[in-house]
Amino acid sequence: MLADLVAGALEDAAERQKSRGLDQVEAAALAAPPALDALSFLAPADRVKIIAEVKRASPSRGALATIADPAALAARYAAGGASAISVLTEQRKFQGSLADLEAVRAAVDVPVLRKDFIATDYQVLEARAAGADLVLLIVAALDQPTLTHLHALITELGMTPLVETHDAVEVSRAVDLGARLVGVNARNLSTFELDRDLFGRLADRIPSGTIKVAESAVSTAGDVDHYRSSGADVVLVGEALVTGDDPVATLKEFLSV
Ligand SMILES: O=P(O)(O)OC[C@@H](O)[C@@H](O)c1c[nH]c2ccccc12
Repeated sequence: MLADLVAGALEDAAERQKSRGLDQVEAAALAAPPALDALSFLAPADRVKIIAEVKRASPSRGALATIADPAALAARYAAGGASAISVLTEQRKFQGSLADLEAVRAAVDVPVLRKDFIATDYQVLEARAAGADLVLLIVAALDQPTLTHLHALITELGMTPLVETHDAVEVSRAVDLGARLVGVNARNLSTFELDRDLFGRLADRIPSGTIKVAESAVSTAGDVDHYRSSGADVVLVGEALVTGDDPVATLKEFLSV
C-alpha cells in the first residue's frame, strides 16, 4: 500500500539522517552543480519524448532485472534517445538507492529524476545533493499544504517537480499548485491495478502549457502510440526497458511512433 511505502521510505531517510544531518545535506545540496532545466528537455515536440527508468524491482512485479551497472544502463538510454532518466531510489521494494542516482548523474547529460516516496525536506535536499534535476511528488501520498511546500522547495532548489496523479481530484490539486509537469500513473499505487486508458480520460483536465506525462504500463510501441494519440507529450517507461535485451533498439522503436 502507498502509506506503507511512504512510511518505509521515511524510516530509511531517518536512518540516513543519523549519519548525515539536515544541515550537512542542505550544504551539499547548495554546493551541487546547478540542476538542468528539465522543462526544456521535456518540452512538447512533434514527436513523443521518453523518460527511461532504472528499475530493479517493484512491489507488484517483484524482481525485474539485475542491474549491476546503472550508469551504463542510463548511458544506453541516453544513446537510444531518452530525454531524461528516472532512477528509483526506494530500497525496500524497488531495490534502488541514492548511490544509483549519483552514478547515473555522472554518466549522462540529460536530466535525472529521483523516483521515490518523497514527503520531507530532507529527502528533497538529498535528491539535489545527489545531482537530481527532477523530483517525483505523488499527490495521493501528500496533503495539500505539504504538497505545496515540497513543490516550492524543489523549485527553489532549481529542480523540477513531476507531480503524479491518478484521478480527476488529484489532477485539480496538481493544477492548483501551478505544476508545469504533470504525470498520470496508470498504476494505482494502493491496489497496483493498471488502467491504460486513465491517461486518456484525464488528459483534457491538464491545462495547455503544462507538460503531460503518461506513466507506466508501456510494453509495446502500440502502447506508446496509444498514449501519444491521447495527448501525452512524454511517456515514462521502466519494465519494458529493463527486461528487454536491447534498450537502445526498444527506445528507438518507441520513439518512432
Ligand atoms: O515499469 P513501468 O510499468 O513502465 O512503469 C514505470 C514507472 O511509471 C513506474 O515505475 C512508477 C510510476 N510512478 C511511480 C511511483 C513510485 C514508484 C514507481 C512508479
